[in-house]
Amino acid sequence: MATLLKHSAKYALSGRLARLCVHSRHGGLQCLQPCLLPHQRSASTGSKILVEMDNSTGIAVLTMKSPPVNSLSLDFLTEFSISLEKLELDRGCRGVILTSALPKIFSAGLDIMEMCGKSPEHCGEFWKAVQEMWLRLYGSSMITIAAINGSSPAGGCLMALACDYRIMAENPKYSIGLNETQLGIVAPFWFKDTLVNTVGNRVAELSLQLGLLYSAPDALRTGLVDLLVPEDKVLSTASQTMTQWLAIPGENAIGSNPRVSSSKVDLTPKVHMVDLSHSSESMCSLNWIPWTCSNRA
Ligand SMILES: CCCCCCCC/C=C\CC(=O)SCCNC(=O)CCNC(=O)[C@H](O)C(C)(C)COP(=O)(O)OP(=O)(O)OC[C@H]1O[C@@H](n2cnc3c(N)ncnc32)[C@H](O)[C@@H]1OP(=O)(O)O
Repeated sequence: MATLLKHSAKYALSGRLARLCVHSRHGGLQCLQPCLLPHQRSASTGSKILVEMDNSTGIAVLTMKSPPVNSLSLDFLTEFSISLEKLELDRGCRGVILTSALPKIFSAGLDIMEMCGKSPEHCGEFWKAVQEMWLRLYGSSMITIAAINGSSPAGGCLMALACDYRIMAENPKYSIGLNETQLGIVAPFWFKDTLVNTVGNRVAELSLQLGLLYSAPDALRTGLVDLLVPEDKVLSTASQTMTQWLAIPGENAIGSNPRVSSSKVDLTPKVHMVDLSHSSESMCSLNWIPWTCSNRA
């Protein structure tokens, strides 16, 4: 099943990319202008994400650059999914490093303003975009490494969890975790599953019930991140780690589907979580989201 999903992810999404472009409110791909095309490197930048591809290594760096806090707005999520899909379709790209251009912040998670007093239709569209981001990242056939160079609460933590490996700056002021319950929200089950896959049942249970945000050292202790390094080494360590991972036989391994690498194990949850737009509609109409309630009061 995992192989099948990865295969379809890599080779059957071009139509979807086209749809995303059409649906993108601010022109989608049109804003992803090529700006540097020397021999082995290329870069494209949208308003919120910079993609730099090194064709000699097959490694792309996807840098979030949406001040003040890289919050996951609908526009951000759309640009993110398009960027990742373009890399997915590029046979030369084998690994993606996800990082932030902003000081102190990886991502603040879902953009709160997208959920304040919006229509059920908007909430549905937004929520689908959140799922799309997760599907693309978690289901990617490329190796994905999060270079976490700042705080990463809630949806920001989810992004990191959806990657294969997490390297965080060893700054004790930075925190990471699924803190939804602290905000009066129950984390959806696929947030939970992603956390359980990484830290195990008991740590995930405590983390979610208490909405814990872990300092960088505690995140390492619980297994939420895999490695801490000095802040100025986060990206270079991610590149070195990526090189090691890419040296592992994947596409050519005996028993593997030759067209699909083997970075993920069980993608079954994806099949079950695809369309939650109805639940997000009812969340909105029931004023279930706390900041929506206070906004409407
Ligand atoms: C259809 C809907 C379905 C809903 C289902 C929900 C299920 C999933 C639930 C939740 C997932 C989420 O991701 S919810 C978002 C949770 N995020 C947070 O709790 C983070 C909140 N922010 C912070 O903790 C801090 O801002 C920070 C640590 C990220 C940075 O701290 P710092 O001190 O450096 O900066 P400020 O706090 O002063 O913030 C600067 C600036 O950014 C704005 N901001 C911060 N976070 C968000 C955000 N998530 N969305 C939008 N805007 C954000 C903040 O308001 C400040 O703005 P101003 O300068 O204009 O005041």
